[in-house]
Amino acid sequence: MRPIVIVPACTRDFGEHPYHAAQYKYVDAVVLGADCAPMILPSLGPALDLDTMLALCDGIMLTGSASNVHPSYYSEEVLDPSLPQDPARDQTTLPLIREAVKRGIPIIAICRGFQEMNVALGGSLHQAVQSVAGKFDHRENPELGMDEQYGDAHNVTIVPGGCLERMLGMPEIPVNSLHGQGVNELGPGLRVEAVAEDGLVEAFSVATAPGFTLALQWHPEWRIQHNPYSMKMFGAFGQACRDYQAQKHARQRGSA
Ligand SMILES: N[C@@H](CCC(=O)NCCCC(=O)O)C(=O)O
Repeated sequence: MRPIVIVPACTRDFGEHPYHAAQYKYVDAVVLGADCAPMILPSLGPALDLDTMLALCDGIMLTGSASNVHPSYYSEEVLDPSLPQDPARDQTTLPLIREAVKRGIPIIAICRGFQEMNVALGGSLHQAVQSVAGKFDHRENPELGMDEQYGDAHNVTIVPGGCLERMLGMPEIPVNSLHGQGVNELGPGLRVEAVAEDGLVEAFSVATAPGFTLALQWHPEWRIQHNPYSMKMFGAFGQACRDYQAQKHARQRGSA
C-alpha cells in the first residue's frame, strides 16, 4: 500500500458557495514525485479530529496559496487588507504542523505552506518583502503566461551540510518565485537550507524534529517531472513517508 499524504485544503468560493479546494499540481506532485497516495484534508479548524487524521496519515504536504497567514499569529496587524486571507486554513494547519512535527510525521511545505510552517513553529514573516530595504520583489508578474510565471526567477544558495545539500548535491539552483511575503524571523530550532541572492530565507528544515521536514518558498510541484531537483526532493519525501508507514505498522503489530 502506498503511504497516505494529507494535503490540507484552502477555502475558496466558487460562485455562491465556499469549497474546500486543493490545486491539481500539488496533488499530482504527491503521486508523480513522491509515489504516495494524496488525501485532501478539509480545513475544518477546531472541528477537525486531528488525532484521527494524524493516525491515518504517513506524510503531510502543505501547499501554496494566494492567501496569507493572518499576521496576528506573529503579533502584527494586517498591512494590506486587500490581500486574501484564509482563517479556516490557518486554524487547521498551524496546530496540525506542531503536532505532526512532534510525532515525526514527514512534512514537505511549499510557499504559503513554508510560511505557515515558520509561523506555526514560532517565526514571523515580512508581509511585503518588496518593501523591505535590500530585498528584491519576489512576486510573479501576473501579465505573463503561466510557464513564465513559474519559470526560473532567481538562484538560491544551498547551505552546506544541510539536508537539502544532501538531496541535491548542488551549491546553487535556479528557482521560481511567486510570493509577496517571506521569512522575517525564523522560528527556534529551524535550520536554514537555502537563501536567495538578497539574503531572504528560501528553504528550511526543523533541526529538532524526529522526522523528515523540508519547507520551500519556491514551487517544486510545477511541472515536477521536468525538474530533476524537484523529483529528488519529492523522492526523498516519499521515501520518508514509506519509512514512517513501515515504522507505524511495526508499532501496530507490536501492540497487537
Ligand atoms: N500568499 C503568500 C504565499 C504565496 C503562494 O503560495 N503563492 C502561490 C499561489 C499559487 C500557487 O499555489 O501556485 C505570499 O504572497 O507570500
